[in-house]
Amino acid sequence: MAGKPKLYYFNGRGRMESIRWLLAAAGVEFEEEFLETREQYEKLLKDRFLLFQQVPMVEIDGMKLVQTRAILYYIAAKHNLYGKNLKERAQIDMYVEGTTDLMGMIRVHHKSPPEEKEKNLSLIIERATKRYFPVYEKVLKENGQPFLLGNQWTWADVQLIETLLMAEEKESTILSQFPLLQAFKARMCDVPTIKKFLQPGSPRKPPPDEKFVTTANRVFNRK
Ligand SMILES: N[C@@H](CCC(=O)N[C@@H](CS)C(=O)NCC(=O)O)C(=O)O
Repeated sequence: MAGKPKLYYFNGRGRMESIRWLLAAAGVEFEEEFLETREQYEKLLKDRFLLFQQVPMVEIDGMKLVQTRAILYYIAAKHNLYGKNLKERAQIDMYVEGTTDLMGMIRVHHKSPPEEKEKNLSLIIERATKRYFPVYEKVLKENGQPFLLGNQWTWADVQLIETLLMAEEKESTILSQFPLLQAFKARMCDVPTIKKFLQPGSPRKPPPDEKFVTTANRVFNRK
């Protein structure tokens, strides 16, 4: 039997967090190795296969996978969370890319200098409430089903709940005009594997703090 997947990344959310979410939602236990120093990173480069010398890297099923999207596609397909046919897969891709774009904006906000934080936050709220959330609210309304593609949740739902929670950390009332997304949030948070992941002490990571950013810069600064 294959062992647990092993995740290599910093001790923060960053690009690895969606991978943690997807594995946890699929009910897969995993191990993590955190890179805290340049030596650890050099060792990882030397001992392990890092195709583009970048993390996230995940050892899974005898492979050393890099590139976040490739890792996510593999996990989603393996656990039947990537649609029943090519059309569903295309829909999932569209929904996932939308949430990925919004998450990217939120991540930039974590790292932005203090004088730009307020402006960035206004843009996140504007984009979330005018561009992205109305789409997911409309999908749920039109299909009249509990999840984006019907009555079974998929990878798209996992990314959506991750994004909703991230957005609420920035602005607690951000979902106030979206009743179906609020109900969706409650439903997804009640999925047993997700409920477990959200409990204190789970592998869910806090947002990157100053220490995380400093560590990443120190490890990878090649100037
Ligand atoms: N396209 C890659 C980008 C990975 C990436 O930029 N990783 C950063 C850490 S979040 C890294 O390893 N940077 C070091 C470097 O580029 O040398 C992915 O999505 O996984």
